[in-house]
Amino acid sequence: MEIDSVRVESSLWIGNKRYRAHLSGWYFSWTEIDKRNREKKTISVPVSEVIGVKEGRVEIQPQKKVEDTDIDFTLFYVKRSSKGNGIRAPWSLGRTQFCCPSRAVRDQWITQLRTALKTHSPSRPHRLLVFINPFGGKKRGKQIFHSLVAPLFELAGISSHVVVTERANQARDYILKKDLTGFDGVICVGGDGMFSELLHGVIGRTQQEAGVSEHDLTVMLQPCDLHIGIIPAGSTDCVCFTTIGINDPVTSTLHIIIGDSQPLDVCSVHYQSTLVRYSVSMVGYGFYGDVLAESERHRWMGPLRYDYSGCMVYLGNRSYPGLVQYLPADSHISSPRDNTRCLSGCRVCSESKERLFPHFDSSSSLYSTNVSQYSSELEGEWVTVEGRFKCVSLTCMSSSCPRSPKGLSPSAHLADGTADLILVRETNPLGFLTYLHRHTNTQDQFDLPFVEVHRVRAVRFSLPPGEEEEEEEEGDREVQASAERVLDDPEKLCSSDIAGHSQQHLAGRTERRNVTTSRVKHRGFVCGTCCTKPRSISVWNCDGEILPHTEISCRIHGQLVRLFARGIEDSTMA
Ligand SMILES: CCCCCCCCCCCCC/C=C/[C@@H](O)[C@H](COP(=O)(O)O)NC(=O)CCCCCCCCCCCCCCC
Ligand SMILES: Nc1ncnc2c1ncn2[C@@H]1O[C@H](COP(=O)(O)OP(=O)(O)O)[C@@H](O)[C@H]1O
Ligand SMILES: [Ca+2]
Repeated sequence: MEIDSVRVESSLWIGNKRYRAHLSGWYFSWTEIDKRNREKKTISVPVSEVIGVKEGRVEIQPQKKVEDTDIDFTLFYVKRSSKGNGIRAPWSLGRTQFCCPSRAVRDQWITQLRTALKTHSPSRPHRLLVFINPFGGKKRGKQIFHSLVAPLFELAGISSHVVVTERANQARDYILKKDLTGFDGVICVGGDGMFSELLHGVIGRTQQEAGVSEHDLTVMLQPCDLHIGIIPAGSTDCVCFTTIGINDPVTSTLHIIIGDSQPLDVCSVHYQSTLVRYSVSMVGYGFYGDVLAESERHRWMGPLRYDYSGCMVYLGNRSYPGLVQYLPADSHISSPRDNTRCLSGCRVCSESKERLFPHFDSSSSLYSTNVSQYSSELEGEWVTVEGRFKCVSLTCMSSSCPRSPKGLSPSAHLADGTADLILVRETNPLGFLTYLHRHTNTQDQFDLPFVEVHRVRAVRFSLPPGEEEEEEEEGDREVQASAERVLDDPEKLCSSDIAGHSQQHLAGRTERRNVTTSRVKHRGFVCGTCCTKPRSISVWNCDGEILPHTEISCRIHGQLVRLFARGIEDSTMA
């Protein structure tokens, strides 16, 4: 075996074939040598994609098997599979068993490879805090973790503390309150709702520690260091799909192990002077709000509840009045209709970092918030749009999912500090179906006369007073009476105990408490079961949660959190 400071080289065998293996700089490669000493095909693995190096002949799939020999070692690494159908190719675990001429050579290879791993892949996590939602998606969270994820973590030498949740918000509260010393990241096994718990925990904890008020819409929030990882086991898996390119638990696990890091924009949603929630995928009013409210009543259907509710709400053919104000982003940098896609190493996102953090000190990796406590992000000229809408959606990223592989806004960026605001005005049912259907094919969903899209930094939504006057003229006493009863006690109005149902009424109640009585009278709230008149307000769907307010303000915080991901790898690389 030859070892110099930059290169390690020796002959090795795989089965009965001889190879010349070398480790130089960032790569470990092996080239087959035929009987006449000619070089044949070379396989190269970047050190950053090595998962583990083990003594002996080791297998971990379908189950663990170790043959403890003196002269063998097994290399595990990221293997790119053939391309998936229309989506990026999944990653799997590659494995090669090498046989060395002697034990000394074998031990040297193991030492050299492990040293290279430490040197060339320094940002890998060592200890992780894992939350499993046993009830998410098809209820396979625990099984997915124990059969697919845990063996890979063990192989990579990652230790994990696992919490199987027993109630909603347990993961969020744990992150907000417990000692997190020693953890390099937090992982959720679940869907977008579970991710959202981690997001709120991590952002909240970071602001607490930095002494920053989350409620202040104008403040510059402290970016979060603790990385978040997502093992998809939910219904929509939108955040995972958009940041990795596929919802595959093994692919996600491998990205976590190699310590990939993808910054992500976050939208904070406020009601008056309080923070309501954070969102990374979709804040949607009208159609998507109604679909979510309806789907809560059909949770037992699992992921199918969205399709069923989607059809029901589509058939309801509602539209809602609204006043939307937005602060446009710089149109010279990018546009939602420029036909680009945000892929791994995206130039727009990397160039945004300097703009978003002008005081970032790269030598100490510190964000100096005391230089600019208050952000200039809310300065600029607001644009107002008023009308009746089928839906109003705001998304910080493309929000793609298996149902819609290119997403709500295909050219949106993960980490550019902006979101796309999509306004779909009232139209006929066929027009709206065309809009929805275009999410599933290659046609441009924005190329329709009733759709507009804007790249924005902030948005405000309110109910136009004019519209409410009109409703008043209709003089709907029945709706008025229901609204007043809801104000007194939402439970009295509906005998049904279904969570989403009363939640919807509750949403109406909270809102009414905050508006003038003249408005109160004219907001008929209809649940479809016990109320009879159509309502003129919808609800907001914020990453799969119904918001308790209608008139909200949203602001985008560029690159606020980091995920164990790298964006979507261009499939031509696979
Ligand atoms: C005609 C086919 C139409 C397909 C339209 C697909 C639009 C997809 C846009 C997806 C945006 C997803 C944004 C992410 C939201 C999630 O955070 C959130 C929570 O997810 P979780 O339960 O995993 O925790 N998910 C959601 O709110 C679900 C929204 C799903 C909307 C799907 C609507 C399906 C519509 C089907 C309409 C069919 C009309 C047929 C008429 C005969
Ligand atoms: N043990 C639990 N019991 C009930 N709800 C839970 C539990 N753990 C998490 N949740 C909540 O369940 C909701 C849905 O979970 P999620 O994993 O996103 O699945 P899905 O994609 O199917 O909606 C989340 O909002 C989360 O807060
Ligand atoms: Ca963005």
